[in-house]
Amino acid sequence: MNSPRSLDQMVPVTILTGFLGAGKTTLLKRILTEYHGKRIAVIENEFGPESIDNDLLVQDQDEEIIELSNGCVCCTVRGDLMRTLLDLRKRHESGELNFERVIIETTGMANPGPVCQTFFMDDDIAEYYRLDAVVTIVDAKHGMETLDEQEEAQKQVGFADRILISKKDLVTEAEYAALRRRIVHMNPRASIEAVNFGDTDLKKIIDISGFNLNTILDIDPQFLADDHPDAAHDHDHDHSHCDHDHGHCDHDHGHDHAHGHAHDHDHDPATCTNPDHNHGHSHKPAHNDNIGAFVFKSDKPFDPERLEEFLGGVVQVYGPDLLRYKGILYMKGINKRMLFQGVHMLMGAEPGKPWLANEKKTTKMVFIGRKLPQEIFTKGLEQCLAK
Ligand SMILES: Nc1nc2c(ncn2[C@@H]2O[C@H](COP(=O)(O)OP(=O)(O)OP(=O)(O)O)[C@@H](O)[C@H]2O)c(=O)[nH]1
Repeated sequence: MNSPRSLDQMVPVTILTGFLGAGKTTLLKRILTEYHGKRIAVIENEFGPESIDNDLLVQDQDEEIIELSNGCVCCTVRGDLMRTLLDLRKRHESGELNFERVIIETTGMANPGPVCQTFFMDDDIAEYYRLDAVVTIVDAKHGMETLDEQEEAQKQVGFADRILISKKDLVTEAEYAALRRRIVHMNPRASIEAVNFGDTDLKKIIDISGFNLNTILDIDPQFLADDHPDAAHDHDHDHSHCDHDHGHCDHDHGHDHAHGHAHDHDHDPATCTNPDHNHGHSHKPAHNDNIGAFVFKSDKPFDPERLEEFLGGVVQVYGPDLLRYKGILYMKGINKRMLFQGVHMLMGAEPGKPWLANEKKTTKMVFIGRKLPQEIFTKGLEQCLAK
């Protein structure tokens, strides 16, 4: 293979997820039929005996639709995905195929985590493709129930860089608002908007740079403010009052749904005393969600060595449960902000813009994951602050 390409020469990849029937194909079909001047290779993954989506998608000379064999892209056909990406690379390099970007439509049951990791683990893939973002569609009509019952659906929300809510036409404003609130609680980092029968501008789902460290600066600083309506402090969840099992699950890559569900309903609102918790909506309590987020903020600088050691440790222990984490870090002795982000155990950091003389130096970190023990993280991070 040729030498590695620079970031802007790399082929951007969008992972499109959403639970069964959420509206992924509807959205893709719309995108592929509309003129946008972009050549897109679509990798389709269906979970079922027959391939139907392929026939539903309109194909013209601008799109290349590649179907992965049956099974789910996040587990059984992950090897297929790698082979397909490498094959696409070869055909792209030889000029046989002409495309500028790739969209992978996962099955409704897929956990986006392992799919994302594919882009960091194999060198020939990592140097050629740039994972742009995970875009997740949530069905307004069935979303609440699906999130209550399906751990994969929760992960799809937790991993998302952008969330589109479909089928708003089928619910009341109040139902839509409740779902939106719940999603914000689960993943305050992703922007959310409604999409009617897939009618969205391609720009809304591409070039999001969700995996680019620089976009950490896009974390809305207001979102971190205590008085922001969507503030993540609703998740300042005191685990000492909740009977969550904070040990991590090992079924990330599997589709044993019977096993997966065992973790869904073990939060007992009756024993949870956090006043920020809304246990009152008509569905099951929002905090039944295994996926949640919290923010760590400090105006004190981190001791770089201690922080590195701590993060290395928590990532080892909680990696399987850490879906996404990002932050802007204020480090002692470094005149630039450090940008930090990761997916599961894959963690990266790089220097960002220098701090300005009159700027208040501060750290903001967002952790999104499954049943993360916020106290352990918060206390550990506090101990990494320079004395
Ligand atoms: N009312 C309404 N229906 C929608 C909307 N978006 C999609 N649908 C319908 O929802 C159904 C499922 O949509 P699909 O696009 O096939 O969903 P999918 O996520 O690809 O489904 P799977 O491939 O089975 O996971 C179809 O009948 C769509 O027409 C919407 O905004 N409003």
